[in-house]
Amino acid sequence: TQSTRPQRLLSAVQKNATRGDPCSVVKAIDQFCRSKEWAMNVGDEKGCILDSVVSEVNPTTVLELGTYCGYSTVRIANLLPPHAKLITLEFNPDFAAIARQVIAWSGLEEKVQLVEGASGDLIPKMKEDFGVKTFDLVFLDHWKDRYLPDTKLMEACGLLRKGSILLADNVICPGTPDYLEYVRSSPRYESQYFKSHLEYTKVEDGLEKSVFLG
Ligand SMILES: C[C@H](C[C@H]1O[C@@H](n2cnc3c(N)ncnc32)[C@H](O)[C@@H]1O)NC(=O)c1cc(-c2ccc(F)cc2)cc(O)c1O
Ligand SMILES: [Mg+2]
Repeated sequence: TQSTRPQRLLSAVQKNATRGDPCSVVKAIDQFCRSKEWAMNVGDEKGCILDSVVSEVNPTTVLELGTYCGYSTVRIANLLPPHAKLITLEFNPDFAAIARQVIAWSGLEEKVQLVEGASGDLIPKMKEDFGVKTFDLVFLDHWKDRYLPDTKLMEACGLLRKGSILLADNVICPGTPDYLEYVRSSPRYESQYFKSHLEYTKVEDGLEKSVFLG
């Protein structure tokens, strides 16, 4: 039977990256996506902006919405201090299965909890089932029309505290107009746009960083 793109991406990691070396896993995926097949990872250019925000926030608890193959999961987890935790939510079981193997190859499984399911169902369970108080950083990279409802859901569930950072991918391409409008006009957020490009292309895209003011 035909392999899927995520399966081919995982094979490229297992072939070209060193077990236990997160940087080599990230490089192998970027090389695969540039030279073989485009895939919807945040990529190397926006990935550097992600890295700088993660390093600046130095979070203890991180939530990622939309794991896909685990590329940004590995980038974020690689920068976390000891005992910090990254919870990543993935709706598609096939993608989740690939991501688990990519995360394992990088050797970062101790810092990552991948949960299969829809963000809308799982966010209300974060406190009770996952022992989370609040998130220091949230990386939004799932269905683009879920960014706004899930942000409002996180507010309602008390998962954001004064100073929590929301970092959203794809705010230009594919675009998240309702989310952008909300975080840029709400008095409860201070927002900043980091202009970049759609992964592995010259198309404009960017990340929106929003601080929750409480
Ligand atoms: C949405 C996907 C990423 C993943 O998110 C999971 N997911 C979804 N909804 C939920 C949920 N509600 N809860 C948990 N997981 C969830 C899914 O299964 C995918 O694995 N990302 C994208 O579609 C995406 C697309 C593009 C893109 C840009 C230009 C083009 F011409 C074509 C595609 C670029 C990007 O950078 C993306 O990130
Ligand atoms: Mg994305």
